[in-house]
Amino acid sequence: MLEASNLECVRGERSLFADVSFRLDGGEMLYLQGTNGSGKTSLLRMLCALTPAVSGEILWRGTPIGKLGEEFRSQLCYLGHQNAIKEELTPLENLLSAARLAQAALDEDAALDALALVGLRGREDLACRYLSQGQKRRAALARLVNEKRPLWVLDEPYVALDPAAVELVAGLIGAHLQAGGLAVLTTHQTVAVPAGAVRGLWLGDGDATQRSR
Ligand SMILES: Nc1ncnc2c1ncn2[C@@H]1O[C@H](COP(=O)(O)OP(=O)(O)OP(=O)(O)O)[C@@H](O)[C@H]1O
Repeated sequence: MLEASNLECVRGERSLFADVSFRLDGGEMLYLQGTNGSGKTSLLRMLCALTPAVSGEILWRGTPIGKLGEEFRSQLCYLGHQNAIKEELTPLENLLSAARLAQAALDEDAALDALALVGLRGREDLACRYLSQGQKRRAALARLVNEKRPLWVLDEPYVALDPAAVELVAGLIGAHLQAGGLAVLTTHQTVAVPAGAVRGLWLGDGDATQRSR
């Protein structure tokens, strides 16, 4: 369903990686790891059509993502390294506004349930600027509770989370894979997801190596 072939990434004067190829089908996750600065975020941005590849091709269901444009973006949930939340809005307002932007049906009761699930009960009406780093991350990740789009691209989703929240997010990813979804994620932490097949991709030292488990 998602296929990358011979991707090369150049940032500034440096080639970060070349010849990166992989294929992901429904129910599979690509677990992207590598040294700091090896190009993990750059690769995720390429997969979301936010950064062009110097060479190579990315296909979604057999069609280049550049050709699909909005059709591809409507299939994609991208959570970047930075929390995509507005500090002046509350977790509830952020979640409802993200759903509106994504044209996803989410009523207030479902949003409150999602926030309770990620441990923000009692904090749903507090401006995000007053939340701790981990709580802000939870507010951003609450989007995943009701996220139905098939491709999740998550940049370091576990950063700033305590062990219980890490387990919760891994569980959401596992449920997504079990329902036939695909996920690509970077993390410096080793976290098992409870379901789905995992493919590993390592970036670093100019090489890309792949392994499956
Ligand atoms: N617009 C840019 N111009 C020049 N260099 C850039 C640009 N964007 C990123 N880089 C460089 O590309 C390299 C890879 O960055 P990237 O964020 O993809 O790495 P990463 O593997 O995600 O790192 P980390 O593990 O530290 O998060 C870094 O050395 C970074 O400075």
